[in-house]
Amino acid sequence: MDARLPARPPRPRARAPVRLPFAASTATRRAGWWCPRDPRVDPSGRGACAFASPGRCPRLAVAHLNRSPASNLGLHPRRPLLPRLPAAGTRTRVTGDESCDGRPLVECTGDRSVEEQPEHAGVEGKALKMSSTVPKSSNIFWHDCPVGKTDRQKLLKQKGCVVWITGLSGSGKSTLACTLGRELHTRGKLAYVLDGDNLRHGLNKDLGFKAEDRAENIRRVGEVAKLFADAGLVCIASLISPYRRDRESCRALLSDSSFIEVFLNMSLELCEARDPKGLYKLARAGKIKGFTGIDDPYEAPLNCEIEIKEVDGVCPPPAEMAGQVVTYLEEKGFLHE
Ligand SMILES: Nc1ncnc2c1ncn2[C@@H]1O[C@H](COP(=O)(O)OS(=O)(=O)O)[C@@H](OP(=O)(O)O)[C@H]1O
Ligand SMILES: Nc1ncnc2c1ncn2[C@@H]1O[C@H](COP(=O)(O)OP(=O)(O)O)[C@@H](O)[C@H]1O
Repeated sequence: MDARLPARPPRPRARAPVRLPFAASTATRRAGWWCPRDPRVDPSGRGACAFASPGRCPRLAVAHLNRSPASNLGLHPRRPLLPRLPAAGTRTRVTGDESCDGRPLVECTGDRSVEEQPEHAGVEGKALKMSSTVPKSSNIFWHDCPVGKTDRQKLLKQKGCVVWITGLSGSGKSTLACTLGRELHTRGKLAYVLDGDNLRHGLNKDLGFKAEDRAENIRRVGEVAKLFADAGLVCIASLISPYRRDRESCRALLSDSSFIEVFLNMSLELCEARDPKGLYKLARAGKIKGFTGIDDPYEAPLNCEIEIKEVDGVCPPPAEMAGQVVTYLEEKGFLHE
């Protein structure tokens, strides 16, 4: 060897790809492998999008492809969801546990695009960013416990589920949640309320109201709600949850029948007239930016289980609204073993 030549650094050894840590679907099988810092994917070791051709897979779109790849990249077996992906013909791949801004990186080599899934295009004109739920470590395992959901449901004589209440600020979400919680309690059923406003004092106190913060807010509450349902409780989540895609992601966490979406379909006029916290007034005065219904969108559900509407500008009383939900839970067997 010529001594004047600098020694060539040893080539990084390619690690064998490991299988994606979520349920396989056609898309999963097609799209691939999870290769933490796989030098074939990421020779820089910095989490760059090595395979992407710039025009088709802009780095930002990659680094900020942001929810669970299982749901966002069309990998979820039941409800494929896609955010703003690169053009059709490219393919997707999760490349590792690091990215340019600390988020797991998704390699765009996929073959589906937003255009092919218009119902999942997200909020018009807004590129939603969400924190990924890709585990940061590959060395994690699921540990099963001997007492399961069925045992807990037997004990409680009820079935775990999530009642997800969505609607504008002031539409009556908290009122319905509390009335329903009280009604179930009276009937000897264990329920727990996860209220958006309340959770923002603790679990979600680091989040604001930008689209990506709202998405992360909903994602966290969805995961917590799922745990409560698994514990056998009727979990009542009341959040504006303005974006359809985020609510659908929560739905996808549960078996189809145990996610009960309740839409409080009250007009903006009614909510604004109520304005119990004076927030609409502030939003109209431009003192709050990005207020839902004023200068931030609310996407009404397309297929919710229960819709509660005002009639001629009048909203049904809280007990009636709660009664409607209780009847549904009764009929679907959630209030029995
Ligand atoms: N910009 C903006 N937009 C909407 N709402 C705002 C905003 N800023 C503060 N608030 C107050 O926050 C409450 C909504 O919190 P959520 O966690 O339910 O919101 S979201 O689901 O993440 O959109 C909401 O409570 P509710 O009125 O009970 O809905 C408001 O009190
Ligand atoms: N069914 C209802 N009928 C009349 N007023 C209601 C009803 N539900 C809620 N309200 C009133 O509307 C206001 C907003 O209700 P709230 O539950 O705080 O809404 P949200 O949680 O959606 O912001 C409160 O002043 C509440 O008392």
